[in-house]
Amino acid sequence: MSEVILELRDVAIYQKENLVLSEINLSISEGEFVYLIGKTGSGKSSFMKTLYGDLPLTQGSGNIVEYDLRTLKEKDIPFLRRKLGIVFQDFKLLPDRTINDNLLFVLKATGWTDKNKITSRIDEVLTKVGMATKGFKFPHQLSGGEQQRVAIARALLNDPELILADEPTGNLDPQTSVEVMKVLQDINKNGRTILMATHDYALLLKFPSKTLKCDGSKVFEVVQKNV
Ligand SMILES: Nc1ncnc2c1ncn2[C@@H]1O[C@H](COP(=O)(O)OP(=O)(O)OP(=O)(O)O)[C@@H](O)[C@H]1O
Repeated sequence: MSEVILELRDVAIYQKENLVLSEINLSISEGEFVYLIGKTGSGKSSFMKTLYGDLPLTQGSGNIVEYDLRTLKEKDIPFLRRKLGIVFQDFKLLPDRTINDNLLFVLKATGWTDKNKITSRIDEVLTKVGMATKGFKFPHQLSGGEQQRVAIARALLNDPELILADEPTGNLDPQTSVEVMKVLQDINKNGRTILMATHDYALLLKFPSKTLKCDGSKVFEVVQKNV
């Protein structure tokens, strides 16, 4: 049995006083690739935010990469996020510095000091996403797909146990989406667990995998033909 990386029991998620999702019971094990789908406003982002500590868990119980979401303190959040690689729809690269310096910024902020190790880690993650020759460029000099690959590389820097990707292809054209998806699939094949929120049903058909759906304030697993 592979290790459980995320487990939620009887969880309800609120935005302010509004109930967004309730009675969530699910678990994700090491090595899985899981989609989270649902219409706009169905609660995908709220769900993801709860997992990385942006929305406090106030009802039910939740464990993620060995953190208890219910008792998570403000000071624990940076440490939780080191064990998670988070990828957003809008890339969130720092526009005023090169790709290498974007990655350097994260490594320094997470305690890396050895220059040789830093250089080789940056090279390693950029190679993984096929961007090894572009480290000297600024974000605006890259296409959307390339920026997203860099954002994925950044998420890999600290060897996360789980990657949370919130609409990672949301700003990309269909062909570029497939390329970014292939990068995520490769990373998953190398053993990394990935939870990806998306409303891109074409991707689901092309790369079928376990699928959770947010609908009518519930989250449930669906079989592909019912997506
Ligand atoms: N900061 C907030 N304050 C109050 N309500 C919010 C906030 N963020 C989201 N909501 C509400 O919570 C519900 C779920 O929103 P959420 O962003 O999680 O959905 P989503 O499925 O990710 O949608 P999308 O695909 O458009 O991002 C919506 O009704 C939304 O209006």
